Formats: sequence, structure tokens, C-alpha cells
Amino acid sequence: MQAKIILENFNHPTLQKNLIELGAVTQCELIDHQLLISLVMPFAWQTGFEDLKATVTPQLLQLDGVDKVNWNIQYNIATLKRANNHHPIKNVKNIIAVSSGKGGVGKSSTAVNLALALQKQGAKVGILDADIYGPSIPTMLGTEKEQPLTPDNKHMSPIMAYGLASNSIGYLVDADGAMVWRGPMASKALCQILEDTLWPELDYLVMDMPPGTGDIQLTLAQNVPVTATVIVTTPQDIALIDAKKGIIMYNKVNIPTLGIIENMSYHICENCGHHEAIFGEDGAKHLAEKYQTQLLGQIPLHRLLRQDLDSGKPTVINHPDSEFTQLYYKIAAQVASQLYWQGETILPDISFKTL
Ligand SMILES: Nc1ncnc2c1ncn2[C@@H]1O[C@H](COP(=O)(O)OP(=O)(O)OP(=O)(O)O)[C@@H](O)[C@H]1O
Repeated sequence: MQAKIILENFNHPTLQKNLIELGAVTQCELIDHQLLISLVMPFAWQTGFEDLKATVTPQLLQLDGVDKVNWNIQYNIATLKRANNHHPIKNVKNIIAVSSGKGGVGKSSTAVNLALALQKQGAKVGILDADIYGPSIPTMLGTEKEQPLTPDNKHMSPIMAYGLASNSIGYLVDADGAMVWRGPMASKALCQILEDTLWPELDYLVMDMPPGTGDIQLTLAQNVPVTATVIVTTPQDIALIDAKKGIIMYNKVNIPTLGIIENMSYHICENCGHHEAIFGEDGAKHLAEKYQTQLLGQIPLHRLLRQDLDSGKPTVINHPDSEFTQLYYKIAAQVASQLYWQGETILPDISFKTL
């Protein structure tokens, strides 16, 4: 049928096989001059779907007998093989660790906007703030006054914010208390929070890792059932050197690096809109090339991004139509698709880590 050929010919940066080959098209039928097309996608793909509709609908309407095209998409997000074959966490399909070699590069800001953007891409998403040195996710989600309830005195219910299930060391201890934890104590506590949270069914759990490449990060990376990591850096040499250390550390513990997100890539002048590369140019691109990974996206330095986070309403929520939100959507589409294409689909989980 010609409609199938049109679907087969659709190319998109997030697709490495066409939709027919991928087995994503579950219905393509002409009924009463209406073409019904249904897709089931194994990764979050809402912007891809919008692009598909915009590109392909006019072509389909040219076919004989087609007066209308009726589109439908559903998700059955794949569970991908975890690094080091760790046992999974109950209800969590995939864990994406957001890491940075250096502190203050915008790892938490990126993690929270990425989690929200993945959700807008059609996935069920949670976020775990494992940044013991500065648990900032509760502030960024506007939930800093909340505390998880424990229905059975053993497990914690996550705090819900904008549809994300969240938990943070910041809900449980004050920042000063957490800072003095020694390495083994900190990583043990973090693993416990991950395991003791009653996560709802999640396609992706974004984990905001503590910055750095020391013992805590290493122990965490080795013990958490991570699917892959994403490294956040600025284009500045001193951040790139640490980002490189991060890639090497994850390589050592067999955790795949999906790619690099460059934050504060350029400054946008609020008066004239001029883009200025105040921290240098192309640093993350070169780093990605050198380590055979990819640049997943670039986020500018802009006051709005900071203000939105400070007010507890990340830009993806507070300014959904902004150019920044579009950038996060694009990054989320890249992260979800790369995770799928670089990973190995496994069967849904039957055994869980003992709690
Ligand atoms: N692209 C950006 N534009 C403007 N402000 C930003 C941007 N990215 C991050 N910020 C601001 O920079 C500060 C540090 O960001 P963030 O807490 O995300 O960094 P981090 O790498 O997680 O830090 P830490 O090392 O403490 O974990 C925050 O105030 C945040 O609002």
C-alpha cells in the first residue's frame, strides 16, 4: 500500500531504522476515506511524531480516496540492558545518570529540565536528586518544604511535582547535615533512597549525580543499576578537563556515556539578542569527537533559566513556548532515542533488588 511506502520513507534524526522496519506502525488502514494510522513507539518520541504528522500528512492526502488522516501514538517504552547487569529497581525501566566532572556547571538545572522534557516527549518520568553536596532539585521543583511520607515506616512515597515523581536527600536532611557525610556513608544512603522509594511505574528515572569523579561517584556508579550516563559541561577548558575525567570513570565501570550536553554554551544579550561565546566555543563538540560520543545539545546562559529555577518553576514548565524549552525538547528526544538505539532491549523485569 502506498501509505506504508510514504511512512517507510520518513527520515528523522531520532530514527536509525524506518518506522516500518522498527515495527512501530500497528495500523495503517483506509476506512470510509479516513486513513487510520497508529504507532507504538519504544522510546519517548512526541516531537518526532509532530514532525512526522507535519511532513507526511500532505503526502498522504494526495493518495486516491484519502480525505482525512487520523493519527494515534502510544508508547511501550523499552527496558534496556543495565550496566553490569545489575538487578533493577522496582517499577523503574531505565535510569539515566546526569553527571558532571566539575561542580556548578548546571548539572541539576539540566537534569530537572531534561526530566520534564522527557515527560513532554510522552514518557513516565521520575527524578532522584543524589547530589549530596548541594541537593537543589527540591528548590528547583518548588517542593523544598515537603517531606516524603512513609506509609509503612520503611518505604517513602516520592514527592510529586509537575507530574514528576521526585526524591532527594534534601527532603530528608538539611544541606549542612549531608555535606559532612563521608564517602561510604553517603553512597550507602543514596542507594537506600533509590531502593526505598515507592516509585510509580517509570520509563525513565533521571538521577542527578553528585559532581566530581571521586570515591562517592565511583561507588555510586558501580552500585546503581544505571542504563547510561549523560555528561554536562560548560565549554570552558577547566570544565572540559573534568568532563573528560567523568567519561573515563564511566568507561572504567562499564557504564555507557550517551553523550554530552553543553550548558552555558553562549550568552544571549537581553538587549540586542547577540550570541556571545563567553566560555569558549566548540569545546564539548571536540570532547565528544575525541571520545566517540556525541554532543546531545547546547543550552545558552540566560537569566530566564536561572530565574525560573529559583522560583521553583523550571523553564520547560514556566515558559513552555520559549526557545529554551524547544532546546530541552530536542535534547530529550536525542537522549531517549540514543538510549534506545545504543542499548539492548531486555524483557520486562521479573526479579527486583531485595529491599
Ligand atoms: N544555562 C543557564 N543559564 C543561566 N543560569 C544557569 C544556567 N544553568 C545553570 N544556571 C544557574 O547556575 C547555578 C548552578 O546551577 P546548578 O545548580 O544546576 O549546577 P550544578 O552543576 O548542579 O551544581 P553542583 O555542582 O552544586 O551540583 C544555578 O543558580 C542555576 O540556576
